[in-house]
Amino acid sequence: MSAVPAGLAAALTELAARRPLLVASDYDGVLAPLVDDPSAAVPSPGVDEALARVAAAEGVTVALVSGRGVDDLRRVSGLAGPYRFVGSHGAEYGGPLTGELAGRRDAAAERMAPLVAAVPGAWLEVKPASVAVHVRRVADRAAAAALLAEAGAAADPSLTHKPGKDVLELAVTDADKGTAVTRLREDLGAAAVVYLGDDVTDEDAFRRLGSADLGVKVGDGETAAGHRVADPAAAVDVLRLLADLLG
Ligand SMILES: O=P(O)(O)OC[C@H]1O[C@H](O[C@H]2O[C@H](CO)[C@@H](O)[C@H](O)[C@H]2O)[C@H](O)[C@@H](O)[C@@H]1O
Repeated sequence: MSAVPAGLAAALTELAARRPLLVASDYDGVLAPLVDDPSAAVPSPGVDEALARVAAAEGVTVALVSGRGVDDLRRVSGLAGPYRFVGSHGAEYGGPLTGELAGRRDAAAERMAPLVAAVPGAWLEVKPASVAVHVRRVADRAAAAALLAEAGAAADPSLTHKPGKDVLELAVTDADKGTAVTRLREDLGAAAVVYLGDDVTDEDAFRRLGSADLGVKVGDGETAAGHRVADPAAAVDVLRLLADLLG
């Protein structure tokens, strides 16, 4: 049975007639359920097919807009359709970064490493334009919260803080998903945008949507999105319904 609320289904039906149409989605927590090991975060069953059907519609562009680096996003997702891949929260727009930000990123990693090493279960992810302090596997939840606070306080003030689910990212650019979605919209001349997201960083994108657009928050939490579904499985239902409407 479809988990698409009636109001959302009606809004999708209206929006499906608009062209050019941009359908953009976050990855972790939307197209892939959250798991302990980021390298094991694979798409939910049905995502690959639904995205391919959406992207096959005339005048429709699918974009994956992730906090992950583009190379990591491609590798972990295995998604290989005619999609726009935007990584590092928008810092990687036209493709992977070529290392120009590596110096500042490495300095941030050096600063965070001893803090992270002191908390069992915590780990540091080094990405093209940021470092991410992960605490999902920290059993002591008070210690996890304390580490995120400590990491934020210890970071170089020039870094951009991007809090997320069991993670604090410290980015060497101020790129965000809102800027990325606006840039995609302009590049494509999109008449309307659909955006699916689940986390704090997706709110930058939701806030950039206008009255002709449609934002879908996946899961709990405050949001600027106009619509909500319960979980990544329901996000697949949204994509399937959109594919049906576009077909
Ligand atoms: O913008 P997204 O595509 O949602 O990426 C955000 C971050 O996702 C990954 O971390 C999150 O998912 C992990 C796998 O499910 C989970 O273990 C972790 O707790 C989450 O924060 C990824 O590791 C980060 O680099 C992304 O920025």
